[in-house]
Amino acid sequence: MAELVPERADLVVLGGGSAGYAAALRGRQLGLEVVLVEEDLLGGTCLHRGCIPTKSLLHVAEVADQVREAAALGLVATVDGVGGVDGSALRAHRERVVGRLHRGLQALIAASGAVVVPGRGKLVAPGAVGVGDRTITAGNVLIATGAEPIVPAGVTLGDRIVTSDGALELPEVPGRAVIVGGNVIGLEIGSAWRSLGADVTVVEARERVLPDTDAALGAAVRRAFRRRGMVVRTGVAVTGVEASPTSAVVSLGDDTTLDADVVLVAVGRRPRTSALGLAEAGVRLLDSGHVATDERLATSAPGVFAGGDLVVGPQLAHRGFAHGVFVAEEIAGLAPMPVDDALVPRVTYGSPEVVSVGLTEDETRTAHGSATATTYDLAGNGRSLILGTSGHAVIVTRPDGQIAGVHLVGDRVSEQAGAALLMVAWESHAADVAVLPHAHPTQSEALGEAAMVLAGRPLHAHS
Ligand SMILES: Cc1cc2nc3c(=O)[nH]c(=O)nc-3n(C[C@H](O)[C@H](O)[C@H](O)COP(=O)(O)OP(=O)(O)OC[C@H]3O[C@@H](n4cnc5c(N)ncnc54)[C@H](O)[C@@H]3O)c2cc1C
Ligand SMILES: NC(=O)c1ccc[n+]([C@@H]2O[C@H](COP(=O)([O-])OP(=O)(O)OC[C@H]3O[C@@H](n4cnc5c(N)ncnc54)[C@H](O)[C@@H]3O)[C@@H](O)[C@H]2O)c1
Repeated sequence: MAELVPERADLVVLGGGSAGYAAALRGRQLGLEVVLVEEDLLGGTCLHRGCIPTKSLLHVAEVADQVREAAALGLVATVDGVGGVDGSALRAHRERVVGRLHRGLQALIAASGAVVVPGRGKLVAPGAVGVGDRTITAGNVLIATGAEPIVPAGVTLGDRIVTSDGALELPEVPGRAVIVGGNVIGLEIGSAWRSLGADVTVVEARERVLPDTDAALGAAVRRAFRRRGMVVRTGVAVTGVEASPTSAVVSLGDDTTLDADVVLVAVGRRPRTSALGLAEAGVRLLDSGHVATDERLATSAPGVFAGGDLVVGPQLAHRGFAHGVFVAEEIAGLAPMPVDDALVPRVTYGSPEVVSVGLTEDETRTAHGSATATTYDLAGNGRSLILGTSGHAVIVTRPDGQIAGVHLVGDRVSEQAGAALLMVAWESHAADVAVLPHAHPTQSEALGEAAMVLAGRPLHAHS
């Protein structure tokens, strides 16, 4: 491979995850010579250890729930409920999905003409990247090495104490699981494990689960989890986790303990910025380890950009894609619009799902002086009743009537994230949405109905 490595490129990208490969693809479309340095597998966390494998697990979990509910819906099954989970078949399903997407991505990158250099890269100087004994000089460099799970001091990972990486490798679903951290990763994997038969306890140090989203969304998730037989403890921190050959013991700040077969540590992900030569090359890092950038993703070193999870903000694959595209266009001189974190949709998967785009009611009030919010209960939405889900949709408007935020909770509402994004990003007013005929029966009608209420012309809602 070494002889194929060019000595010079317009753009060298360090890391072939969501941000890095998007920059490579867009850079090639714009005629840049691109080198992509990746030490592991193209696709990064999202494809191999994140978005895709976890949603594959959650799909199996949803099927298990449906089988369990089948009798109540009038289906006479020969086996009553879910008899068990075949760990290897479950894994095979996930690997089929990931493998197919991985092959597709490799083909896309190859067809683009970007040169992929396998190995660990390092910034040698602002315009130079080292890989093994080679140095590639570059007009511009994008640092996109992502993030990794935080493991608190004193916690030793093993068969019984895992992060999301280890959770996906478990041979079987744990019998009793304790989840440390009640935010996105904890809730998604906890939800899947519950559906697949585990006894699940979630422990969140802050006052509520999903602490960074609208309070009503977290409260709805908590109620749904309780109905599903899960235990949710909030306002108490985990202070220690110890494993023995037969179990794991979790110590809490209120001096109680919990026993588990497996403990999932989901307390956040830290940027992977050490040992990359960044500080030495003049790239300023924040105390948190994130790379300091301006809104155009430029670092303190000339010609060096950063994108994806190592830039402060929501750690999401679609934000990474947007960063990568932005940096390629910036280098090509297209003067693109900076990526606005406020418009990055946030979705938590599981049962129920949560969608949040734009500002909450409180945030709108702070930013614009006042806010109007309408909540439409999914109890009035035919499709949601058919699917057997509860939940709600909220539209928040500013004083001038423009929609500032859209938030939903309920099974399958992730599919409404696109509509929510357009309503906020295209600066719609509730009256614009209220006149549009939303397809019946769909969950999208909940957004149309909420807009109708805000526009003063409710249909399936009490005025
Ligand atoms: C369990 C889990 C579930 C998730 N689910 C979702 C979801 O549903 N939706 C969503 O939007 N986001 C999700 N995320 C977050 C998403 O995976 C990340 O936001 C996204 O992968 C970030 O992209 P990135 O390019 O910044 O980094 P990464 O995808 O982490 O890519 C960085 C790449 O850099 C490589 N690398 C690191 N150092 C070097 C080096 N020195 N030299 C060469 N290569 C290097 C790594 O091998 C890696 O391939 C999830 C994350 C996890 C952990
Ligand atoms: N669907 C998605 O888009 C998706 C899915 C998974 C992950 N992700 C991304 O991955 C990143 C990491 O997710 P995460 O959930 O691990 O981290 P997070 O930082 O979002 O949340 C960690 C949670 O752990 C809690 N916590 C920390 N220490 C604790 C302790 N000692 N005891 C109890 N609780 C404690 C925190 O209060 C916080 O709520 C997120 O930024 C998220 O955006 C996204």
